[in-house]
Amino acid sequence: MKQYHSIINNKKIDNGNWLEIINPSTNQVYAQVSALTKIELDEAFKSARSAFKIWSALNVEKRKEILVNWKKLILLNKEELAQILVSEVAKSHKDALSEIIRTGEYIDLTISEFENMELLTFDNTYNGIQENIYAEYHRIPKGVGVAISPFNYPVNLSISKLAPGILTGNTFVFKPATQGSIVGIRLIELAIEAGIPAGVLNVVTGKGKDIGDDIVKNNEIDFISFTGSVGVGNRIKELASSKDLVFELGGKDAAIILDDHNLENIASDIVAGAFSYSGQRCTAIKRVITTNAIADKISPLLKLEVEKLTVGLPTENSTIVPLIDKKSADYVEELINDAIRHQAIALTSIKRKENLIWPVLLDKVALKSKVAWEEPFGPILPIIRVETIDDMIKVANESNFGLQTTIYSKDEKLAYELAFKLEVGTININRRTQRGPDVLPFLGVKDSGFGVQGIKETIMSTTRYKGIIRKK
Ligand SMILES: NC(=O)C1=CN([C@@H]2O[C@H](COP(=O)(O)OP(=O)(O)OC[C@H]3O[C@@H](n4cnc5c(N)ncnc54)[C@H](OP(=O)(O)O)[C@@H]3O)[C@@H](O)[C@H]2O)C=CC1
Ligand SMILES: O=C(O)[C@H](O)COP(=O)(O)O
Repeated sequence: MKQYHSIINNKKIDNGNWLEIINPSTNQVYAQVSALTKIELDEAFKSARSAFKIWSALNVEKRKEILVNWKKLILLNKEELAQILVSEVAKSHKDALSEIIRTGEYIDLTISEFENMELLTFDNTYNGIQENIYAEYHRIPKGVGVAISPFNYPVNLSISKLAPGILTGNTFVFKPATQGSIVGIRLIELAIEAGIPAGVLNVVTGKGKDIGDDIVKNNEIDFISFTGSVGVGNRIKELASSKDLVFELGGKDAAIILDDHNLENIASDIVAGAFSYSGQRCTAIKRVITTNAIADKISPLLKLEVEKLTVGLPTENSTIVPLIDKKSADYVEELINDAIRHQAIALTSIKRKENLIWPVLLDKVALKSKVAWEEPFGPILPIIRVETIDDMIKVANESNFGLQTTIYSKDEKLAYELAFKLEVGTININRRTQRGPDVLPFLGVKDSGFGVQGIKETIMSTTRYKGIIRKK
């Protein structure tokens, strides 16, 4: 059995405790990763704290050079990393590769955004300043960060926290999702190969429910960046020693269809948005809200598109792949059954084999069914029928989540006006919900999170101002 070690202070940890990583496609043990205890976790924070002094003082050009080397090594090893994603999180091989390539681009963009950031300056000609002074405000690193990432984008959502943070001079204790730990460890091994000094990036593994509290309660923490579920986010908020938090949580992104223009294209866009990686994306379209008349027209088109989806193994590059674990598949099945009990009509066949759930399109979903409100993180798309455009906005806003919404309409002016009525971080007009392009700010409101991710925003959230003012 292959074993992967947590890394603290650039050293492999072997405390004799191991955690099994299950391949979601086979439900068999695939490998083992270290299962750390509080002793090692405290050690990781100590290392990050002492490395901070040296790393933050290092010339930024040197930090940039190491980041570029890291990117090159990630891309050079993309095939191996993709194979790990296939086995560890059942991501299709092609999606795994594109996640890794996107991550390389993310690092490039991080460097260029950082280079383009201007020093904030004021002088006596500035409005409101009467004294004869010159003031400059630098961005300096906050210190020791905790990065906690989810299973669904284990490469991209880890690097998007770590790369801007280390470029600006911070150090990290990085906790990848258990399913996602192997690739997390490999990323840090590659960082070491790229020249990262000891203690700058420490990867700690173990079940979140066992080690999470000890991580977030540690007193060395200056800031936390977390992506994951609302429940875990709430716990971290309650326990964390630092209240400097950026949270990206769940979503219940709606596709609102205002009129019957271009429905064939809309159907294909919605299905791509809802079902890629079996719907295991925070930005997946998780409900369609429209009128009866439009629903009558679009539901057969959606059905046709859903029936084209390939279902199978990640090694076969299927779009619909086994869900991350049996518990997640059970939950999706429960949501389907509950919707049917509430008179929803399944337009596609309902089928399951272990963690693999065939894509399900549910029409006439009642508002009292769970799937109208809860996040399945699986391949189900509910169609909710309402009477008017006002009803569409009302139902969309009744969700506890507020990540993204998409409005499809030939009337872009109306869509633009409605965008301001929707309680979400981002509205897409005539394009499916999605995080990219990565240079854009990415944020959720309500239960979908707080703080903003994105390249520039992560540079900002991992740094603070330091002002220097002198008399002229
Ligand atoms: N808005 C956004 O940007 C995104 C949101 N998400 C959301 O993430 C969820 C799916 O990801 P999933 O990985 O299942 O989410 P989880 O919330 O289960 O886990 C996220 C991370 O938190 C860790 N964790 C678990 N318990 C604790 C704890 N008590 N203290 C500290 N850390 C803990 C997990 O470790 P372990 O795996 O060991 O339990 C994992 O690393 C969905 O709700 C999805 O919407 C996902 C991607 C993007
Ligand atoms: O974790 C997620 O679900 C991602 O942040 C979504 O990214 P995508 O919209 O680019 O797939």
